[in-house]
Formats: sequence, C-alpha cells, structure tokens
Amino acid sequence: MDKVFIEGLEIETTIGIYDWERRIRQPLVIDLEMAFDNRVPAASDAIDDTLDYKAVSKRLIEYVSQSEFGLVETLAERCAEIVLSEFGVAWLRLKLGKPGAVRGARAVGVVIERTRGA
Ligand SMILES: Nc1nc2c(c(=O)[nH]1)N=C([C@H](O)[C@@H](O)CO)CN2
Repeated sequence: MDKVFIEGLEIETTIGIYDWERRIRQPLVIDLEMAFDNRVPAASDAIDDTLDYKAVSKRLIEYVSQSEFGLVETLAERCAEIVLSEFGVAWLRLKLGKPGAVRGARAVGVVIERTRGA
C-alpha cells in the first residue's frame, strides 16, 4: 500500500487534565501516515492528483492550535476524523506525542489507526 506521510509536525496547544495545564500551551508532535495510490500523481506529475501533505498539515495546524482538549486520545480522534472526511483518505495511522509530559520519557501519547466508514 502506498502512503503519504507527515513526520514530526509540531503544534502548540492547550492540552492536559491538570489545572496548571489549562493555563499554558504545550507542544504536541504529530506523525501521520495516509494510504494513497501514488501511481496516479506519478503518471500526471500534477499536484491536483495528489494527497497534498501541505494542505493536510495546514488544516491540522489550524485545528490543533485552537483546540482545548484534556486527553490526547480525544484530540487524536478528532484529527483522524478530519483527515478521513475532508481529504478522502481511506486509512490512516496517526501518532500524537506529548514531549516532556513525563520526566524521563522523550514523549508519551497515542497511536491510532482508522479506516473511513468503519
Ligand atoms: N492516556 C493518557 N494518559 C494521560 C494523559 C492523556 O491525555 N492520556 N494526560 C495526562 C496529563 O495531562 C499529563 O500529560 C501531564 O503531564 C496524564 N496521563
């Protein structure tokens, strides 16, 4: 299966379950893999035939930076729904990392896989 990916997309937002976290902004990092048949844009060499990783990145930056969820699970689910519904993606794997949230860990977070319509 071909994929288009976005790796290490860092976005600052309000996220967390503790009172002190509601008062600050913290960085999150998104890694995203999206199924896409890359033979079509490869044949035409046209951006309109691609799954445009820049357009997906801009949409996620817009959404995540304005969100205010408590759990990373909730935000990951909303991001997956946006990509599946707005960009016609059939399958994705999304990793949402919260660097520095746990002392001693480079990052913590979630990885989800979702299929459109499932
Ligand atoms: N599975 C999760 N565990 C935790 C979350 C979360 O969103 N999902 N959040 C926190 C706190 O907000 C933490 O990140 C603060 O350091 C704790 N556990």
